[in-house]
Amino acid sequence: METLFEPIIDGILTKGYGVQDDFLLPEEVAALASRLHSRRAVGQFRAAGIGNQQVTVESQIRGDEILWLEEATATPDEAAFLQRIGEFVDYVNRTCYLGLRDYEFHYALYPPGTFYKRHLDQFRSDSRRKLSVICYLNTDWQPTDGGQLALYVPQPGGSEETITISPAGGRLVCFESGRLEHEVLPATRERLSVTGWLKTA
Ligand SMILES: O=C(O)CCC(=O)C(=O)O
Ligand SMILES: [Fe+2]
Repeated sequence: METLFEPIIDGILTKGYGVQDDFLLPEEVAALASRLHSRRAVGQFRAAGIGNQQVTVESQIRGDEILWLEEATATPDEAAFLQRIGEFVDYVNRTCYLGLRDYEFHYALYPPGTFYKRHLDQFRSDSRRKLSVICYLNTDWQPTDGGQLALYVPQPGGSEETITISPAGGRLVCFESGRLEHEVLPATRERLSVTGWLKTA
């Protein structure tokens, strides 16, 4: 596992974000995607909101539907995912002294044409979110499908570099929640992920 985790942290420290392909195996991606679909089919998903105090649904800002994962109701494949995240948290705490204590994750489904405009993941009123983690659950994603994650990486001297990352199944992206602005571009097909935050107490 360490071999999966180290390049992620290395990427964050050297360029502001980490990307790790095959964080999840194809069979794990398929199991979580199928679980996502079955949970959505029974009405467990909700339109995602904005803010953490008065949450409002703003489809001009974000168009995804989400479901929070809970340890208590997790299926074995979901529990295995959360356990892998827990191991990543332990690794980060051993190597970076961020003092992570907790994590929260939700499934996200972006229907075709939906997006999430440029934003920062930290709430003004709550700075416990330290690292943002996104893991994609899409099979055979093509460049023409769109749906890239755009990262706006500040450069020395004040300029900014835009990095675009395709939401390929099994790929994990991680960055500092309070630092890196980012955006989800619209896709021509359904776009699936499990997204979360590693938090301090
Ligand atoms: O799905 C992605 O690539 C990013 C999602 C995101 O920015 C968020 O949920 O805050
Ligand atoms: Fe975000």
